[in-house]
Amino acid sequence: METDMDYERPNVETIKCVVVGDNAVGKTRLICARACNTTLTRYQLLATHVPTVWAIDQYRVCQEVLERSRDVVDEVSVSLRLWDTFGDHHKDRRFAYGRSDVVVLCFSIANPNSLNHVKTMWYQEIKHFCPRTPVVLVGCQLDLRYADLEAVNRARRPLARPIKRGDILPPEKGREVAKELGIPYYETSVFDQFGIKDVFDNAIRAALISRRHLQFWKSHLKKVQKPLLQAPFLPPKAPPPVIKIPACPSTGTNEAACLLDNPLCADVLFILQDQEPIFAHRIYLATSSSKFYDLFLMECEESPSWGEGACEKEKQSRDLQGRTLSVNPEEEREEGPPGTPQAEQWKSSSRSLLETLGLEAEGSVPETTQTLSGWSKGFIGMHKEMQVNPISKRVGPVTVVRMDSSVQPGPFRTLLRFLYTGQLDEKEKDLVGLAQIAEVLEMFDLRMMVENIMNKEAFMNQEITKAFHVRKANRIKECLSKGTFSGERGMMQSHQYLWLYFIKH
Ligand SMILES: Nc1nc2c(ncn2[C@@H]2O[C@H](COP(=O)(O)OP(=O)(O)OP(=O)(O)O)[C@@H](O)[C@H]2O)c(=O)[nH]1
Repeated sequence: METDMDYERPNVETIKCVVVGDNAVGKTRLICARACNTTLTRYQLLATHVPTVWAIDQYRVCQEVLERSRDVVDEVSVSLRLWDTFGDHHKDRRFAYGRSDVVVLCFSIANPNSLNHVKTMWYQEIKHFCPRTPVVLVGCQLDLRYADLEAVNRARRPLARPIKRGDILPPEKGREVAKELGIPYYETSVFDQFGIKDVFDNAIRAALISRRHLQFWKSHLKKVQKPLLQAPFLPPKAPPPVIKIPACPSTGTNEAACLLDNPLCADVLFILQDQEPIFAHRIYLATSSSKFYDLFLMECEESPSWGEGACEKEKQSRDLQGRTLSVNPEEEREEGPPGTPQAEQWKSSSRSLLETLGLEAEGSVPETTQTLSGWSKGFIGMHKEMQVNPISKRVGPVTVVRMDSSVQPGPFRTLLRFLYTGQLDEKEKDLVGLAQIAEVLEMFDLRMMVENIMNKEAFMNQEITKAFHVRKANRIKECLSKGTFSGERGMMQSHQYLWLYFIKH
């Protein structure tokens, strides 16, 4: 046990600081934060309140507490002795007040009554028992001003009165009362470890100044300042905003496949059987199949002239974009060929817009058409057109690829789905048609998958799918590093999907 020598040490000012205030405003926690350096989690803080008084004996029995009582304020060595008290109004605290050097008067910023009692009860009691002792007003539990009160109430003891938002006092309320009483004002949070040093350093200052008046011969007190103003509390940073990336409309298959059914940012339009439109994304096709890679590369190389004229038309069409939104697909539906509702909508809205713009109408052969029949089986030709995207309603350049009559819409859709996902459904009905089209378009991995299913060896397709993704990832890397297919605006859009794919795989 340590003998408390501070009272006898020369030039060490021992200061008795009495802490008072209503029940449960946070007196004991504040004292412990200074005397014992206890840091508690919010849960510990909220879940435990035992009406207690921190024993002054701690300075005698605990070496650490004694050491922490020592401090230097304005070049004066001090030993701060904190006295905890009961919050019940009717309790007799005269023993605590006796020979006090400063009183720290606490209320809770989440309990307006505790602030009312500062004026109506506490200040009067202090002035009654120790009229000349300086007083410091402290608003405790400052963190509750910024806390999620619902969570706080849930964590509090079951019988504790819930804290309402309307209970929370702004700093001005505390300052007003302090001003009225002519005493300094501070705010603290044990949870945020804020203001604890401010309160006790300035309580020490108040005590030392009062002592200097009485003991004017103590020259080492001459540098003591009046209690200082407290720097404002900086509320904790708001949590970063939750950024929600809009989900791709899901059709039950994976996200890549659903892009086929909802052709957002599509930049390729296949025309099958002279009438059936199917929309797709060049970057998906080019990175999953050498055939399409060559096709679109050829387009880039052979029609650089598309750039200027198209850009001009694109500009015009962007000016007219507002109009596209008012296009009613229902009005023209009966004119169009049968197809998916998306396709119908795309066709009718595109046609009326293109007419308005005086651009190439569907069906007419544009000047820039590239003939593909000599290049590969299955293809007729390819050209560029401005089209309205049925999902985004934006106008943009689209590569229209006409396929010959050997390409049937059903198997072709399945083939495209494979190019987007690398997968083939074992229950696919038209395996023969799919095998034919895979053969025609030289998609040999797809051809192999079909054969595996026919031979009841579909389990082997997993390996093909894996290899497909590796190949695709490599091609994506290559395209990104060389900037292949990224020169035009429409292509840039489809690159967004490429990134999505890349991140996923
Ligand atoms: N959120 C928050 N809660 C606090 C803070 N300080 C104290 N509390 C909580 O307030 C309640 C009362 O704290 P005490 O320090 O025991 O209050 P007291 O004024 O000593 O109470 P009595 O002993 O009854 O007079 C406890 O549940 C503490 O956890 C604080 O800074 N922030």
